[in-house]
Amino acid sequence: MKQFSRARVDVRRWPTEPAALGTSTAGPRCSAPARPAQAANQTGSTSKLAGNNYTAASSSINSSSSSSSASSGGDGGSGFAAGHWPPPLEQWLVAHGGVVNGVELRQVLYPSGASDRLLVASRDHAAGDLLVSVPAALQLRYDNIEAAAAAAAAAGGGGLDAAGTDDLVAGAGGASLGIPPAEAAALLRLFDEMPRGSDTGAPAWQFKQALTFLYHLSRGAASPLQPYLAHLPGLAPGVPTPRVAMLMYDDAVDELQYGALVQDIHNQKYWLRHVGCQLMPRLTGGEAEAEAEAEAQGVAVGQAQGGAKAGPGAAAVASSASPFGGLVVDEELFGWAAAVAMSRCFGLSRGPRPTHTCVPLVDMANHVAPREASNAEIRSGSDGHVAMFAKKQIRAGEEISLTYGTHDNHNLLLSYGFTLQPNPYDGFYFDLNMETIESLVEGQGGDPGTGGLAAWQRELIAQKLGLAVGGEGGGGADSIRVYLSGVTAEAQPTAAAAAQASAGSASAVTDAPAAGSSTSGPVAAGPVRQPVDPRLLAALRIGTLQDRAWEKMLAGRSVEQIGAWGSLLARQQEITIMQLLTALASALYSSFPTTIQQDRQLLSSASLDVAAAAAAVTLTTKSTTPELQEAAGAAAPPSSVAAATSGSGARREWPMHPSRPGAISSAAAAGKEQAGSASLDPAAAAAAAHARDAAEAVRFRLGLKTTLERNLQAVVARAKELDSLKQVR
Ligand SMILES: C[S@@+](CC[C@H](N)C(=O)[O-])C[C@H]1O[C@@H](n2cnc3c(N)ncnc32)[C@H](O)[C@@H]1O
Repeated sequence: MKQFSRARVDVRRWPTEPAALGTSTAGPRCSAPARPAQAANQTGSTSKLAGNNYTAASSSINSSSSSSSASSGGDGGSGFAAGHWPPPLEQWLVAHGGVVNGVELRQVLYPSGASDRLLVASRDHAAGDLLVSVPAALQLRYDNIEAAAAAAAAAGGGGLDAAGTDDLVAGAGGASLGIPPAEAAALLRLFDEMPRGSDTGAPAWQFKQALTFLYHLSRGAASPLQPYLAHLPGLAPGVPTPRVAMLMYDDAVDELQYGALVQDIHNQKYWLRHVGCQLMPRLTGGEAEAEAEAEAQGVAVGQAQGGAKAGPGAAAVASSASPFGGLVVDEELFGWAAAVAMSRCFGLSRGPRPTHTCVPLVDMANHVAPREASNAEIRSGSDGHVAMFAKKQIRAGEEISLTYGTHDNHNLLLSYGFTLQPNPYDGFYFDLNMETIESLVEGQGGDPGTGGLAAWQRELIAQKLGLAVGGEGGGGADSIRVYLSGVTAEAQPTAAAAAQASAGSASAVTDAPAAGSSTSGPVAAGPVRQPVDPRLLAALRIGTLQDRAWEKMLAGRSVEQIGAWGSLLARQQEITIMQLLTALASALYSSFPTTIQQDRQLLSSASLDVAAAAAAVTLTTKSTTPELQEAAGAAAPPSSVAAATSGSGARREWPMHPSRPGAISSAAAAGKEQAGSASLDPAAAAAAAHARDAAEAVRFRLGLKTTLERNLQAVVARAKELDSLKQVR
């Protein structure tokens, strides 16, 4: 029996409808990215960014390496030399050493016009049954690239530092993917160019994984993963790229009405543009190509590109250093790759090194919450394979679902492009600092003169919450992000359980391998567990004490103990605190420009727009089935094509591309019948994406307001309960 450890579905990712970026109202496509401005200090806004900042990579790419020849798999490693293309994922996995046990992939079409795919049990399963198992070599993961480069270095061929590479070589499937060492080394150098996660200082995993997707895509038939790629959103017909928040239209982003999220989205948009518009074109030869093209047409575009200008011959240099065989990566394609990476990769935190992986078929399972609602879970083996097991009994025909994590809607939108209504993990987050606490307890505090906070209270609060006492210096934070939630009375834990759960969540967050989280920062936002964040409740309990006699006793308690929902110091004081919280939730609710009722109305009309726009896409889509596209220059695997232009001058194309869902322009497809390809009308596709963004924005803010409404109900109910107890006595 192999050693299993639990796999964690990582929260932190990002999304795409590639066309959206090009037509974003943010400005001209690929103009120089503006630094993200502070979001308007509206509802829930933050005074500073949380954990998903990136800093630019410092090193520059080594342009002296050249792309080596890849061995062509001929049939793309699919094992399906003739017949249906792409092969069904289940069959492809089994043909290559995977296990698929009573599970099938289904495509569904909703009345709204949206289509989705899901995993379904094709027979009954008992708890503990193995459903799917995928070896490391069939997974798309950046550590496979790192392993291939490290193996080459260890063999003395790659010029890389071989120290500490044993675990990578043992734990991943680089060698069996047939990745040429020089290409792995070139890709590794690109990894190093990527923006760094503010929490890890290492190149952000989302970008590394996006580059890995693009690498396999560029290899065409030479990549054994090509059949998997053909099933991905954006490339498979009828399955649009998820609209992760950074790809949303700017007007829809504004409609979210939640400063903390708006700010995170602006940050991600900034970095997407930086990499997609500046770094990638420069590093893959696109900038020089664009300049040459513009020069030929007598148009100067250098300014519009915004980045460092490439010198003469830069295209040749960049393409020789690029692992993409001369193919140019632009913002649209990078946005697609980043969105796919963010929305379907799992974080593996317990292996030899934390990493991320996209696991064919397993990544088709949808998300449900809370955790008890899902019927399957994922575990990873010490040899890098990832397996999905039944957590409970599953009946034939039932959807197989996972819980990606304890994500609030803020995280879901950033990483996956959807929200859950209702979402038991949702919370209304805002920044709490000493001034806010002072204003909340005004008139109730322990300072006999002002009714504000006495010095001892300020110090105790600062110590318990990790805040700076006077707003500056002293080692504490200026502010911490806290939540109000809609957790129901039945779900509220006891004081002891709350304290324990809170400690557990903190370690889970710090264990996360992900860079670029949306809410983790110096003080990470853990999953919502009670109606009021224990740190906020602790601050109010300390801040409304009139008697210093409590100080000593509270000093010995943890913030989770002081702020546990189920405990209290004195009944009348607790009633007062509930009143303060009622005023707080009301004030936060009133800061939204629209009401719940108005949003419900807007959502119903936005849903009609979504359905109409989806219908327009269907009507304007030209089906090219079963015609194969035999684009000139695309027939050979990328590594055999040294540059973007062939000798005859014909531009080489990406073997598959999100602008041509379902189409494959590769020799690998010869003799195979395609399942279908579609030529999308860009205007109709953009309108559909825009409509979906607008609806999701309203759905998101409606969810937040509902959370605040439930929070108010919980707080008022507790106040009444305490009051009635007081009267009985
Ligand atoms: C890991 S993939 C799951 C497979 C996906 N349904 C597909 O067809 O490729 C995650 C994506 O599925 C969709 N998704 C998953 N769970 C969802 C849910 N509960 N509601 C709406 N969309 C969901 C979102 O588009 C998300 O980005």
